[in-house]
Amino acid sequence: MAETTDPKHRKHSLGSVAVVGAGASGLAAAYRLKAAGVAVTVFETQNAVGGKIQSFSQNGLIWEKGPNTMAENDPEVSFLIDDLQLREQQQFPVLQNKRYIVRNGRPEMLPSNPLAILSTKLLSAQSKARIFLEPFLWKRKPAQPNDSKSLRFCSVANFLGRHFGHEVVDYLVDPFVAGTSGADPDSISVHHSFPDLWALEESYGSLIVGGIKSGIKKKKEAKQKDNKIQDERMQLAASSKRSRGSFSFRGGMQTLAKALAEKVGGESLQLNSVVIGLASNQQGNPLRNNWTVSYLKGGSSKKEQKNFDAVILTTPFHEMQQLGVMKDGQKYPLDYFPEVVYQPMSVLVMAFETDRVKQALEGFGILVPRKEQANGFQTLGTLFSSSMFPDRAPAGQVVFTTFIGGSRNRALAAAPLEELQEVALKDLQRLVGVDGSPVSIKHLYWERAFPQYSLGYSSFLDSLKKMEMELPGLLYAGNHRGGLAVGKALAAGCQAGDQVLSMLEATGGDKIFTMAMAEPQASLAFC
Ligand SMILES: Cc1cc2nc3c(=O)[nH]c(=O)nc-3n(C[C@H](O)[C@H](O)[C@H](O)COP(=O)(O)OP(=O)(O)OC[C@H]3O[C@@H](n4cnc5c(N)ncnc54)[C@H](O)[C@@H]3O)c2cc1C
Ligand SMILES: C=Cc1c2[nH]c(c1C)Cc1[nH]c(c(CCC(=O)O)c1C)Cc1[nH]c(c(C)c1CCC(=O)O)Cc1[nH]c(c(C)c1C=C)C2
Repeated sequence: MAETTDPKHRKHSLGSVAVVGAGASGLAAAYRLKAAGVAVTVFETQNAVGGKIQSFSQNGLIWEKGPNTMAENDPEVSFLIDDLQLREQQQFPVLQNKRYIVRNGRPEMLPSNPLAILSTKLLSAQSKARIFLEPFLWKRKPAQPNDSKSLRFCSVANFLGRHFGHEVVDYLVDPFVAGTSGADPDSISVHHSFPDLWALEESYGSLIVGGIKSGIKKKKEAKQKDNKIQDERMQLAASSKRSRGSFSFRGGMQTLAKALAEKVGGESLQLNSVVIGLASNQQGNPLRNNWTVSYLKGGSSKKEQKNFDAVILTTPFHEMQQLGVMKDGQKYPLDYFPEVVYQPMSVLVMAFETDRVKQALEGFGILVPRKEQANGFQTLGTLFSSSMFPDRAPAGQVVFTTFIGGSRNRALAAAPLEELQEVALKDLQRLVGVDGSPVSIKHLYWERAFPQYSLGYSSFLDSLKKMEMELPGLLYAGNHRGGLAVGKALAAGCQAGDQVLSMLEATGGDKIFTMAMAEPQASLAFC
């Protein structure tokens, strides 16, 4: 029997919202809503928060099964870190600009500035010249019928190949794409995966000219913005965080998820709760108490139900498809969505005695281009975990986190641990001189680690829009839109929270809204 949300109980609340999933995006949405005075309930299948964010700790080793670092490119992320008072907990990897790419079987340092391109062994003299001459040599894509649509089928390889040539795609772009999505540059859409690059070409033609001009413009704008920030502490944070790159938190990425969960907290967080159905009744006042969420709690097969004004979905699409969705008593099938391709991935964390690693490299890690498979490599890349975060390894041990699978080796991602260990050891032996067996090993297989923003991904995004239009009060905020990064998931969650707030405001919550916002919420401007 559905438990009706009695308006009397909403007296001090702007409304009631269900958030499905307690990953980065769901927690951020819930945090945003709760801070604004909304009664929020987060349903999470697992007995833990964080979703893909999963940090573990044992005998002096701290390791990640999911993301190892995140970036602060979105204002929502900055505001969350400040608001959660996590600045002190932020941990920046040591020498993070030292990154390597394999060429001809050997690690070569990735150029970290334009001058370093001249001396890198990653590229031939011809490719280096082509980079510097890109403003004059880049080729426009031949015009196509129905152009604006067909351009959205343009792959990253095709797009960057036209600007910089094939060697740059093979030895810079391909490893970058593998190291940020597990995919390959021929299969992903530049429009959806790198919207900033796409926009640069649209505005400036040349990416080099566009990069320089837009960089200057952004710096000017940022300076003007910084000058407007009165608070000295905020000014310091705003300028320092832009230059310091990717980061984690003391104790690992889970520190972020836990901090969010603590604030959302208590009854608002329903762990061990699998949402199995969503039913909307669009009669009466739209967006008022007309969503019924059905869920199973604590492994029980007894269905429970609760009513809400709106629902924010953050589950991966393949799990969204498992939900029974109803509209006005009729089944609402999600069969108009196109298929989403996911990259499978195995993550192997291996710790070795220090004297078993003969040529340890300092820095962030190493990526293996697809072409180097011809030289016998099978891994996608390895993070130098104990070099990045020395306090996360037991004394006298060196720790590596190796990624295996992705689009180039889907079957291998699912191989048994012994086989994966053999593959990882073979590559690490050649790249960093590992000799012998690890003292400890952790493994996680992600069957669907990353959704792929494929060529023609617009049709998936259009389907999401259609669903949101046809089911008012239902919003999607997961990583299938807007980017895979943790920061993008947080931003998407905050933005969905804001959208729901506007909806609630527009549908009768005005008086209550004024009450809820009476207290100053200055630093919550974004999230
Ligand atoms: C191996 C790996 C490495 C990564 N490395 C990085 C990195 O270094 N930097 C970076 O920025 N990003 C990285 N990412 C990507 C990033 O972690 C994710 O894109 C992001 O965390 C996704 O957050 P989300 O909230 O959208 O989804 P998720 O984290 O997937 O959360 C969705 C939640 O919904 C829950 N759920 C699903 N179905 C239901 C249901 N029916 N009822 C209730 N709950 C449900 C799930 O249990 C899950 O907790 C990595 C990802 C992986 C897998
Ligand atoms: C080798 C495979 C992978 C490694 N990490 C990931 C994979 C698939 C997952 C991943 N890493 C990052 C992201 C966020 C992407 C984004 O859109 O920002 C994801 C999904 C962060 C990241 N990792 C690398 C880069 C260049 C970035 C972007 C942020 C930054 O510059 O720090 C490179 C990289 N990834 C891996 C290694 C070993 C490596 C470089 C040496 C592992």
